[in-house]
Amino acid sequence: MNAASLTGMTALSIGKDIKLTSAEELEATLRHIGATRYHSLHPFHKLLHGGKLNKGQVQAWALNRYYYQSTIPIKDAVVISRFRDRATRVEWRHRIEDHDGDVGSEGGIERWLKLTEGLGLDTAYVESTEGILPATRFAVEAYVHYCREKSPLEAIASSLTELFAPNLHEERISGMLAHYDFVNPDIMSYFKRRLTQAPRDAGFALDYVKAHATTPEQRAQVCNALIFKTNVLWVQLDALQHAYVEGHIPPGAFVPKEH
Ligand SMILES: O=C(O)c1cc(C(=O)O)c2c(n1)C(=O)C(=O)c1cc(C(=O)O)[nH]c1-2
Repeated sequence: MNAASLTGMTALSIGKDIKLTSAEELEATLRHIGATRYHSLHPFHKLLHGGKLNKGQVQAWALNRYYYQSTIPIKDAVVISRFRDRATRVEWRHRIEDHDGDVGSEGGIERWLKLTEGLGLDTAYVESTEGILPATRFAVEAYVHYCREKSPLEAIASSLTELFAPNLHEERISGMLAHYDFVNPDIMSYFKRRLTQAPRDAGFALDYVKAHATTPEQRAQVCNALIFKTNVLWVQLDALQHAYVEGHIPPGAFVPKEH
């Protein structure tokens, strides 16, 4: 397989003419999808990490992303519910703890709330999710539905965007600390923690799909799950860009006080 054979890839899926005949070809295609479609390439991220947004726009991003973060453990509970196989459930369940925490130990959602609080947002308002963009809600819900309705293999494959997250998190930590005086290392602790969590999770998911997608059809399904997920992430940033950079805030959505 080479780059030319990937021309059968549309915005929504790879075509039937792409036949991946080995686990290595599958991995190469997944990495190509990440390199060309991951939301690290989105213009909103370039603005965020390059210090080009004002505080209100950064608040809008963190507020909306809270909905994604707080839905991830619900999504992961759905993924677990798809498996009769105990070993897979046991492997997957630490993801829920990573986000929800445990009695007496902080999880990712609390660390995300440190970020929104540090940015000056009221925690009850953030948790209510009242101010998020409709597109954020639709995209995130689509991810949960996908994991419920598609095959267990596709449910696992849809998490593979995490393969590409650590580089983005590194860029975010250094970019935001360098450019915004309202950001400090303490409120960025969520991302620091993900730098060790995400590679473990992504490694498991990648090994899983390489071992369990044994036909060209299944390998195409895995690729299409990743494409679907890159779209889930991309449209959330499209919506932020439209509302808070271009100034078309939909009725009822968060209106920043600080510019
Ligand atoms: O900041 C990001 O760009 C980013 C992206 C992703 C991703 O690629 O899905 C995740 C996260 N962060 C993240 O923090 C996280 O916990 C996470 C879980 C998952 C997943 O699909 O199960 N993706 C992501």
